[in-house]
Amino acid sequence: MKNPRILSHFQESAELKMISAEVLADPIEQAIELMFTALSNGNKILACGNGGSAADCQHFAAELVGRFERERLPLPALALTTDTSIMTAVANDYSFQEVFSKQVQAFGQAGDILLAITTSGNSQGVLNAVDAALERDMRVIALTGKGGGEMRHKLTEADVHICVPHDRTARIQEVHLLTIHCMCDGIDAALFGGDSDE
Ligand SMILES: O=C(CO)[C@@H](O)[C@H](O)[C@H](O)[C@H](O)COP(=O)(O)O
Ligand SMILES: [Zn+2]
Repeated sequence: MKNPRILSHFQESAELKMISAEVLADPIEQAIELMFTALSNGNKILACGNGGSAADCQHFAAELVGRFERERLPLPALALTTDTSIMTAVANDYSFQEVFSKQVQAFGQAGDILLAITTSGNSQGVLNAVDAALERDMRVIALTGKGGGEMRHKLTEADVHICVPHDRTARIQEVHLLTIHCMCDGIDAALFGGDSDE
């Protein structure tokens, strides 16, 4: 007899992925177009989030600077979740809620993209980073869940909101990671066309 708790996680995650494919395919495609345009114009992508979403930011940046499934030149993506000196200095001297927004103010330029990941849509540090991005004419791609939270009220028509239709953080994150892989694949397909080298 298989462990029912383990089976339940897989079942719930698989069902949510199928529902999300229908609901999120269009905004994911819009996000890919936004990213490809920015990268083609010589702009970069900054990424921020907390906890598991910080890991997703680093995962995304690694697949752009390194590679996803195809050999190509490095693409400019930066996770704002890795420099402990910056983060502890800003948290200590100002507030933890500014650790991402100050980095957006330091590194972000018009035309760059902020990938803002928050499963609740309510993490203040991520919301503050969105404000900083919009103030300097960057575009925002937000990955959320739980109805989108406060993030819903931050974005403009020119931004993209990918909101996973679920209330459980772990399930939302599992769809966020699949979304990130769709983005990486979509960027490579736009650059090279066709299928991966695999
Ligand atoms: O990964 C998990 C839960 O699966 C946690 O580490 C989770 O990321 C943290 O609780 C975050 O602080 C949640 O923040 P957010 O996704 O609501 O912005
Ligand atoms: Zn997690």
